[in-house]
Amino acid sequence: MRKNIVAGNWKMNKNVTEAQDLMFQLLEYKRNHTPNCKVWIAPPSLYLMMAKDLYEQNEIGVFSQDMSEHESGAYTGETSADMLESIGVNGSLIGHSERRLYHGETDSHCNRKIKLALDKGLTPIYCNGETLDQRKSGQHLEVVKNQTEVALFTLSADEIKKVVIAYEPVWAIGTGETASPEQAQEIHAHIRNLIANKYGNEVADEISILYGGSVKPDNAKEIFSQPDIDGGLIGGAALKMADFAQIIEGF
Ligand SMILES: O=C[C@H](O)COP(=O)(O)O
Repeated sequence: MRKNIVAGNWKMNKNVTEAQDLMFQLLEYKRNHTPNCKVWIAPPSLYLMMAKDLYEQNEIGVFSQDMSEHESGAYTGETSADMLESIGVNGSLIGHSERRLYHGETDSHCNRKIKLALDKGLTPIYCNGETLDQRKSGQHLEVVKNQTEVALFTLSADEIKKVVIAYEPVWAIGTGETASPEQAQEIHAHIRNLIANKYGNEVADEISILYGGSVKPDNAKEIFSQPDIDGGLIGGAALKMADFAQIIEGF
């Protein structure tokens, strides 16, 4: 059964005092509201334990923004799936476009990370999406198809059901430019069809596909109302509780 999810990716923002402040605001919000969607956050890794301690009883999912493609060993600066699992983190973003752009991540890396995450019982949020040039040259459907196949299609049906996908057109991330609800719906339906063709409708209907890219309080409701859009991966607007709350209330 597809879940509705609003996930906030804090990226590399907020010092510890600011992070604690925002975490408390979210906790307070959650105590006083019953959202019609799951609420997840992906704070900087330094603050994951703090978030887990705070949210233990409050059904707020805590995710890392990335994890290593290696199990353990001499990989300075990396965080393993085992480490994340050992502190009770729920899962990890994998393949965010900023990881692809600044750290050379590919869908093959994503595939390895997704398998390691699943082996540890973590939920991978696999991110994909086309660049502006790829969209302009009409390659977006093919690009997303290739990304999805390489990153996900070595998984078994039982494994892929546990993955959450976030379609994030690179040209819409942090730019203020959003894909129209119709443009987003087209790709979401495309991804779901690809999965249905490979694994069957029942599996495709289990998978939540989120949209990310300049989701704001004033466009969230319309985006979330599309039939194949199951929520959002929110960047900038997750950094202010008032905005994040309005987006959550888009459901
Ligand atoms: O992970 C979140 C996405 O990159 C979207 O970021 P944005 O809402 O700031 O455009």
